[in-house]
Amino acid sequence: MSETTDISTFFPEMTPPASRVVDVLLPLAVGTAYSYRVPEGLEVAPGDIVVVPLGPRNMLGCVWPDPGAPGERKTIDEARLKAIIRRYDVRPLQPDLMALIQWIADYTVTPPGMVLRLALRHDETAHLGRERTGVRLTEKRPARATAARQRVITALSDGLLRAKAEAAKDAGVSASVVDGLVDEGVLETLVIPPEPAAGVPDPAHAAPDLAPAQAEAAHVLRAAVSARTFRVHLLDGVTGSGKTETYFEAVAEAIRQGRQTLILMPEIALTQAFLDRFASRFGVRPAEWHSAVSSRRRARLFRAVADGEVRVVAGARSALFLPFRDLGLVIVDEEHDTAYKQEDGVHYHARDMAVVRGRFCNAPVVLASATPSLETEVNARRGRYQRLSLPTRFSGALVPRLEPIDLRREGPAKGRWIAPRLAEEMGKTLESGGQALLFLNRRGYAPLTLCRACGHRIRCPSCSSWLVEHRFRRRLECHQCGYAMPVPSECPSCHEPNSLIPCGPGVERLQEEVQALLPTARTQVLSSDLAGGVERLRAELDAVTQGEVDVVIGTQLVAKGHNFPGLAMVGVVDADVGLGYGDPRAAERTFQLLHQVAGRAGRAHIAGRAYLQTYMPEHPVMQALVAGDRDAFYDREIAEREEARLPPFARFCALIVSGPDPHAAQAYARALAACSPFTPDVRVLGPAEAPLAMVRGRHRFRLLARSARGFDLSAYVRAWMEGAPRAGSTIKVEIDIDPQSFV
Ligand SMILES: Nc1ncnc2c1ncn2[C@@H]1O[C@H](COP(=O)(O)OP(=O)(O)OP(=O)(O)O)[C@@H](O)[C@H]1O
Ligand SMILES: [Zn+2]
Repeated sequence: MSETTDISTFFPEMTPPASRVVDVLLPLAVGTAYSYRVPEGLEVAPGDIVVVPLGPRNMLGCVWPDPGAPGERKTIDEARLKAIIRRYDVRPLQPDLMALIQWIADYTVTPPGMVLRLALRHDETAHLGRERTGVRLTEKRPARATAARQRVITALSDGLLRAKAEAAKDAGVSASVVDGLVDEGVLETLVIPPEPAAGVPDPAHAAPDLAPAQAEAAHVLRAAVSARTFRVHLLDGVTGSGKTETYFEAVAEAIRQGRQTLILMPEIALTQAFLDRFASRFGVRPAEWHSAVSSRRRARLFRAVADGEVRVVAGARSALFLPFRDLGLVIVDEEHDTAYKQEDGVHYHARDMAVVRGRFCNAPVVLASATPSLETEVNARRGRYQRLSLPTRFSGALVPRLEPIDLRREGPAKGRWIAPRLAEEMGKTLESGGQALLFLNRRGYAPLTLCRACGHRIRCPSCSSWLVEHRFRRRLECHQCGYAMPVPSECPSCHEPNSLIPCGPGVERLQEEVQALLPTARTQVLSSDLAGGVERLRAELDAVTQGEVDVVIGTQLVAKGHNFPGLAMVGVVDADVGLGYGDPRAAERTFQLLHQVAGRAGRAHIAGRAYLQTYMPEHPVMQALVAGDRDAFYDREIAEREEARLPPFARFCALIVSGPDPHAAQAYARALAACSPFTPDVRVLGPAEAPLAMVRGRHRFRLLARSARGFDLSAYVRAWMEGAPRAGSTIKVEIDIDPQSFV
């Protein structure tokens, strides 16, 4: 992204055109906005949300600024255009949001309508125009008073406004009785005033005493908020250093200035504890925005954010597209988290786009992490981002070092996964009243099921992945496509009965082993697929915080930002799991994940310890973790990336060509490669079979385009796609700029 871009480069004219024709961008996968006629008596301007006819149906869209040269319009025959039906009564999208949508569309090589769709999602907008009405008793009495009618009058005699269904229910009558009374004027209908979308946070509610390093960082952030200028700050604090309390001071300043704040979080299961912490600092919870919030509530928030009524939103990456009236601060918590990258539809990285949004609205951006992404670390080292360091834990405790357990020398017996030393340490931890956490990034019981008789391995019928046994649900499941089948009683290949055996551990199997080792311990598995969904997950996380669980067995979900005060010990069961797939980001991911997991231990008043079971203790990632030497890891990784011309020292774009027929998909991928425009700045690699060669019955081939850092790879790919031969209808091309995952 170039430093000089600003809104005016996209939208030279933000004034409404004199013509009675406007462009309306629809939330569809089309390349451009459509022209519509503005009917007599309606005034619309760019940013307005309108309803327009499209084919047989009506659709919501956004009046879009016209980037074309003035006068071009004259060629359009106005009379033949369809007219806008009406304008929605919500505040128009602001220029900075429209600029963001256009920018992301250009950058990710996606039609702008697809990006608009992230801002105008159907399930919210379905509720946008709706007002809730209720009924209330008037002075008038019915001409004909039946018993049912009398019950309604009695039930509503308090004079309060109720929804119609509620009135009928309270009186024990059908809705038609209520309707009859409305028709006669005995009841009047009124709009039910909406409840406030969120409370007003009080910046002075409970200001904490900050540690000196926190105070210093908070000072810089407060100044940045009041300066109202774009700047990116890396809040680089060790795990447990109190990054949250520190950036809350920036939030407090934004509230004082009357401006809005967006806080992005990687994991919605995390938000509960966060909302409570926010409430103890500011007196009320912030507005919460993610897919588990009801669509009615989201519609309400959409409006309230646009009106400026909601001051602080904490949410998942889609909150980036909310129509803030006056955004004054953007925070990305755990900025290194992979969940920020959307891997389908529009392939955008929410952390990077948060930076773009901050720039478009002249607001400071805070990226917080104990293990910054390599991209961010390089930006901080170059001085493009300002680093604010919190070098110690708030509690004064030391960040635990990871102690290696060499599985080649002191591994567990065959068929077991917990080494004797780790088992012993867990026992000691529990005896002294602490909690232990075992980390294994594998859901289910066993990652592979094998026939003892013929060696057959059970794989998904439509993906190139093994089926994972979930013993609790008694099923084999595909983690790619969700396919599930009961565990068969005989081998599907040789039909030998009772011959199937689980291979390797998942968290469920580990729980069994812990129960055998420590029969009195209260154990809990925590993974994203926990039966009972987010609600259950939140309850279990709470139980852990309250000390109601002795041993937590968790996947990567437990590595993210949790603050479990009683947790004294962490054991990483298989530290090697993420390494060695030829993924250029494998070392970075492993380092971040394991460092974060270890960081869950010893956060309050007990000392923390962490162990790492590995077959390769000499691996540089393990060495850096064991030495607690973060800089050594970054130094080495940065040098290697630079040497190998990998991001952030080069840019990549992955093109995934997929189709039901492998030959057709491969042939098209080859044709695409052959027509890539020649320039010495770009190298196109492939096509090669993607590491995940088949997903949902589609065979996948991957092309990678690589360029130097400063090169506009998006423009290159766009030109390439425009000149590409037409693909058959079954073939799909996905464009993934700055790919995070190389599968
Ligand atoms: N100034 C403060 N006053 C009181 N308590 C604080 C203060 N700063 C931090 N804490 C407490 O210290 C603990 C750790 O803080 P926090 O969870 O913000 O750390 P973090 O830097 O976000 O760590 P991680 O990167 O592991 O998520 C929390 O219990 C928090 O409430
Ligand atoms: Zn599958």
